[in-house]
Amino acid sequence: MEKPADPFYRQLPKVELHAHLNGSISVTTMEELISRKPHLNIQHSMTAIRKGQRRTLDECFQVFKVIHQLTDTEEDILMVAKAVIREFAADGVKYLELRSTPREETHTGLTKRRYVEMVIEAIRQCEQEDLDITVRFLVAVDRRNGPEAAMETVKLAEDFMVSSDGVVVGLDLSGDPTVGHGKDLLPALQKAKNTGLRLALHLSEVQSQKEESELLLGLPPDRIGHGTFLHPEVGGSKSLVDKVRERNIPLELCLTSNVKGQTVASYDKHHFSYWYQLGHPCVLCTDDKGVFSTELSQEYHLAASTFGLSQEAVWALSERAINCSFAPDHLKAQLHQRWASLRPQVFC
Ligand SMILES: CC(C)=CCNc1ncnc2c1ncn2[C@@H]1O[C@H](COP(=O)(O)O)[C@@H](O)[C@H]1O
Ligand SMILES: [Zn+2]
Repeated sequence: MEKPADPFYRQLPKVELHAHLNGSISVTTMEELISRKPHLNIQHSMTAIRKGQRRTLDECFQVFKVIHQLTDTEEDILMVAKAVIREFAADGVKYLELRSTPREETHTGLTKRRYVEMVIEAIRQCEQEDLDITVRFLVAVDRRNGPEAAMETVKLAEDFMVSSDGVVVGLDLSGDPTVGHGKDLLPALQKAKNTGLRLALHLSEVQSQKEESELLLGLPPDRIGHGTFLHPEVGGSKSLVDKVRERNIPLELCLTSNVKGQTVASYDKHHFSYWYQLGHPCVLCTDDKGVFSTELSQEYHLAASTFGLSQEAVWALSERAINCSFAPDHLKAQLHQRWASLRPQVFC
């Protein structure tokens, strides 16, 4: 965190729908992981991008390789997942959809199934604490690993959708957008959708993915991550925008991630303004709060100061995010009630 968030933004009840577990590890937790594995010789400067710093997309993805070395056992996954959930709760997040890529690490015996079990166990353990946050899980497919791994992950996600008592609600497609093509992953994504997993897909995160985005929008996904290059002004197309609008597919927008990853030149150039002005459902998210040294309250603050949003507009933005979640209707209704009951103390 670079500067303490204004109390309004911290107290504002928030929904976080786009948070990658290993990208969300805080400084404190990272230091704990580093001290557990001194032989790796990793410094904290290798796992986070600080204020004013930027990295190419390629360099950002190298950061995840470093972090993954630090989280390669069942205990690590359980520990980081609990810490991340507590931190989101402390930042005023009332509903969190965490996402993570099940990973096998042969040298420690970590399997993809145990990986998912550890995240679910962390969610369960946090439910026993007095945290005031509801957490759901999206199983992530890393596009770099190709169609077979994608299908394997989808099957795993389907198993847990049935056995996790509603904790696993969907599937994410992420990973380096410059690697692989979405058409190869279409069968796996279609299968997931057919079995009832909700789809949150990283789409048009980089330029020249028009063809892939057209294809994936045909599924259609239930939410879009980033969508930075969908609109014609940045090399996308009217057809892509029309599809997103006709199907009313919410966008998960991560301001700091895009600025620090250099897919967006500056905060004021962020495509939030394009979609927000259209009245399209937009949800502010952190993406990787650890890697990008941010918090969700800070992202709301940045959006408000950059685009001149009133406190009322910020409130509406955070409440509308409930409807974009993959929570069942009764939980959405409970969250709306929660917003109503918290309103007097936030606007006092
Ligand atoms: C590099 C950059 C600008 C990052 C932000 N944009 C991203 N785009 C696509 N996939 C991502 C991004 N951030 C995190 N991920 C995915 O999330 C993983 C880390 O979290 P986890 O291991 O799934 O728990 C990464 O390895 C990657 O597969
Ligand atoms: Zn992401």
